[in-house]
Amino acid sequence: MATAAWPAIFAALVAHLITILPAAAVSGSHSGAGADVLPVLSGIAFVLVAQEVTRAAYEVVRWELYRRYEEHLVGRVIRAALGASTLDVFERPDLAAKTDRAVRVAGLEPGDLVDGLTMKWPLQAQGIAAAVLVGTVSLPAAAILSLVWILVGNRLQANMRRSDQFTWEDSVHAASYTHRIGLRPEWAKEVRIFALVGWLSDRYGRQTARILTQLADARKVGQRPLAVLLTLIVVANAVVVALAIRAALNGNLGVGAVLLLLQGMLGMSLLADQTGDDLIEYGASRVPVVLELEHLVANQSATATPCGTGGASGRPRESIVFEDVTFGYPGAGKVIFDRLNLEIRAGTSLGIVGLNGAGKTTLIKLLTGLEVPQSGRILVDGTDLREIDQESWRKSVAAIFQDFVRYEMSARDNIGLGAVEQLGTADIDQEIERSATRAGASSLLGGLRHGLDTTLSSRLEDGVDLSGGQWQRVALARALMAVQGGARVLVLDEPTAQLDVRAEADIYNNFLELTAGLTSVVISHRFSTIRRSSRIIVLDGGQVVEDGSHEQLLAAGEVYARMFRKQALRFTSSTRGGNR
Ligand SMILES: Nc1ncnc2c1ncn2[C@@H]1O[C@H](COP(=O)(O)OP(=O)(O)OP(=O)(O)O)[C@@H](O)[C@H]1O
Repeated sequence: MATAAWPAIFAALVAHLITILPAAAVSGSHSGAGADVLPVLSGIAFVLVAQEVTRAAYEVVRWELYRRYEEHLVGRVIRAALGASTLDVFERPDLAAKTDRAVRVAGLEPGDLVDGLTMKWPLQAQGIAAAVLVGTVSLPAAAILSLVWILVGNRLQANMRRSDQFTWEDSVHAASYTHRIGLRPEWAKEVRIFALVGWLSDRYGRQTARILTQLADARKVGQRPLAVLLTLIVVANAVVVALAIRAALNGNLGVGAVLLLLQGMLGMSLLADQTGDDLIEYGASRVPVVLELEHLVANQSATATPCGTGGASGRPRESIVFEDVTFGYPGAGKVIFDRLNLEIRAGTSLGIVGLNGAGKTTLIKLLTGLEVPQSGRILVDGTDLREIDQESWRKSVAAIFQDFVRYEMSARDNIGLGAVEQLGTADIDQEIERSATRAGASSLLGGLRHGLDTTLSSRLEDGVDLSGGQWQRVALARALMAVQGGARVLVLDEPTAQLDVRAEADIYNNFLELTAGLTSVVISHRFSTIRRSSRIIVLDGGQVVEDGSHEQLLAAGEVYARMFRKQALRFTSSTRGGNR
């Protein structure tokens, strides 16, 4: 506010100076009028210095508020999204769009709200100070001009809101997605190989043109009333200026007063200034989106999420049992498991095979508590998973999914995140190296320029990128880190899909050692991987259709045997072909 007041005080002092200067010039500096000049000049100098000091202080406060507000809002989105223990907020069609929007919105500089507020009020204060200046010369002029400027301001605000709503429209989202396809480094190969550049830029151009048309249509609505108000502004200002000139010519108004009036009239346009409102609207519009997400997550947690308190440490000691489990992804309209029954004995290794879409990954999501059955129970040593504390259960389960994360972080973090509480402890590097050795990644780590400190991303300075198979070993090492940290269940979803034959053999020659004492579940389309499991099930149509050891299933000659032979045949014929 102080920053805003200085220009008005400055204008008043200059106007006063102009009024007294002629008298001072005539009578000399020793007269009364001359002596008046000095305090006014000192006042002007003070105002100039004070203006700079308050401007600097204002910038510091503004940035601090901006940062805090942004951190607060982004933090709330992250807490809300991560606070949901199941994946519903990302996967359920009705929630996913809202989560996506809140995450996008939080990334769009919510701190603009602070910028808007810190800009709006000083500008408004300058407008009010200007109106007061005008009021000292003519109260009716100040009242009429204030009214018209405020109406113009409101109209501009309404127009701006109409335009701003497009920020959230699906059409804007779709255009920005198209734009990102072309710019994402991880998609750069495919975009070029399929020669998508021209298609993408055409699509982006069409989508942008559609948005601009929508925007222009929305803006048109408010243009006529605005034009009327602006005409009123011009007329009102012209009338006041004409009246002021007439009063000056009649000797009823001094030069200083006329200057003060003109200065004030110029400043009053700030009453309609919308720059601040624009940013406030932009920044504040994030708040309801974030509140909505928090509300959704709270509702969803209250209705769907298991919220048990039982500990899971050391479990399972006996078994994990799927008892009449029925599950379908909410909103997808399809049942994946219909009264599925399956017992996994603790300390054994289970292999799961099935065609694409049979539900293998879904089964793992249910086992890990990332999804919750619509009916039936999952029992861990006889206790319903819903009664077990989710965090505690997740510490008991180490899992790598097919789409494991490639963290753009150091090799140490990439592996150590499997047992995050151990990161930073004295012997973490030895633990990491132990997991890496078991996952067949020790020579890979040995070859890194900065050892465990090497960043695994070629996009960051001094970083390196890994091949698909090397990444897979790092992910496996991360899961084994979790095992070293106390996990009792090891879930590997396609753990060897990107490994070469030798690397796969290396890992599976040590499979018994890797899984010793653990309950392990391995999903794979590779029979060379799956056959190592002591027990194998075949999933089909949401049911276990075959169950037994590799040998038993081969002997049964049913689905498993057919799938195995097909793969073996393909492998032998391609090997023969390769040898020819
Ligand atoms: N988040 C989701 N929302 C809706 N449907 C889903 C979701 N995830 C998977 N599905 C559907 O559930 C079914 C089972 O998928 P799942 O990923 O469990 O199969 P899978 O056996 O692991 O397949 P694959 O061998 O291809 O990895 C599929 O029909 C799939 O389309």
